Amino acid sequence: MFVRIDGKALAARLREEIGRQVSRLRQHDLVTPGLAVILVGEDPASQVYVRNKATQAREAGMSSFEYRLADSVPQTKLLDLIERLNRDPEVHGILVQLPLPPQVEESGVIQAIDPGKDIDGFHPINVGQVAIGGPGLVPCTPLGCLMLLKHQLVDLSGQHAVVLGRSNIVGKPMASLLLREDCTVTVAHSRTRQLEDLCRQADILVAAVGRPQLIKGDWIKPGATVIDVGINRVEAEGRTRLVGDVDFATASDVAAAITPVPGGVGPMTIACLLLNTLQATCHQYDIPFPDDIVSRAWGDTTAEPT
Ligand SMILES: Nc1nc2c(c(=O)[nH]1)N[C@@H](CN(C=O)c1ccc(C(=O)N[C@@H](CCC(=O)O)C(=O)O)cc1)CN2
Repeated sequence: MFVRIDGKALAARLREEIGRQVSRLRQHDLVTPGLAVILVGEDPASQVYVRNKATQAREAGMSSFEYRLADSVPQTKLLDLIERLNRDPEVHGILVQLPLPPQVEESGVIQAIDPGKDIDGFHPINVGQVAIGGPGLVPCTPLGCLMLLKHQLVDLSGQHAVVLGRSNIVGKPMASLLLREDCTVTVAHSRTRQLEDLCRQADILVAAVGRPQLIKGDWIKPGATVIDVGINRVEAEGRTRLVGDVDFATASDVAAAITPVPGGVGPMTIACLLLNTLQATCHQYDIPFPDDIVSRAWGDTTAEPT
């Protein structure tokens, strides 16, 4: 039976549970988790994501601090702000929305964030921890993908996972997380040969290439689980529509389960950001972090059949 993996509903339940944990911290006068979001420039999609992050942080009972800087901001000014936030005791998580304008060097900005407050999990220390299977903050999109996969499949061990895309924020950390789960992992990219044949060997296919509806039904192994990370805006009949990297209509005839776009991985990215903020706060205050928070949020329910 085909399953449309409802990331929107699962993310809402996870945010509710995070909210319960935040109110527990506040009731005991321990701490109110604080999230600082920095937006440079006026990219319309980034503005929406930043607004949603701030709104959902407040809805979960966190403090939200937003900083909007001009597109032309010099790198030094951005680094000064990060340095101030690193020292601010009210701020437990910091993120700089990507992409950044060309005059700002992304890696220098990421490395300026205190690794303990790096709730995006992009700092080399957190990247290294994820790669060696150690503790640390895990990038939100791959973390959300893994949660959706575990909700769908329960045991990932021994499955052949093909990750399409090798970006630092999705493809590479996704591969590390799947290896941790004992998957056999293949990372494919624009230079990979016989891409279609490779995809057809995947029990788990994670598509993060940013190419609208590239992956058709006949690229997919029957019964595979497909996670679509793509968020592509396409023009159709005079309107802008959001589509993934997977052609949902043809893929749903073959796959056992797929995340839709919108309503799949995207909402999980922001829920995981709040989870990382809670985790970073607990760590900074030496408060035990409730590791079972996802199972508490989702209970024993299995994915809804369509
Ligand atoms: N600092 C960061 N920058 C960026 C990240 C990130 O994790 N950290 N990821 C993406 C953008 N992103 C979060 O920032 C993000 C993208 C999409 C969604 C989402 O909920 N998408 C909805 C559709 C929303 C729409 O209409 O556009 C969905 O898929 O249902 C959330 C967060 C790049 N930058």
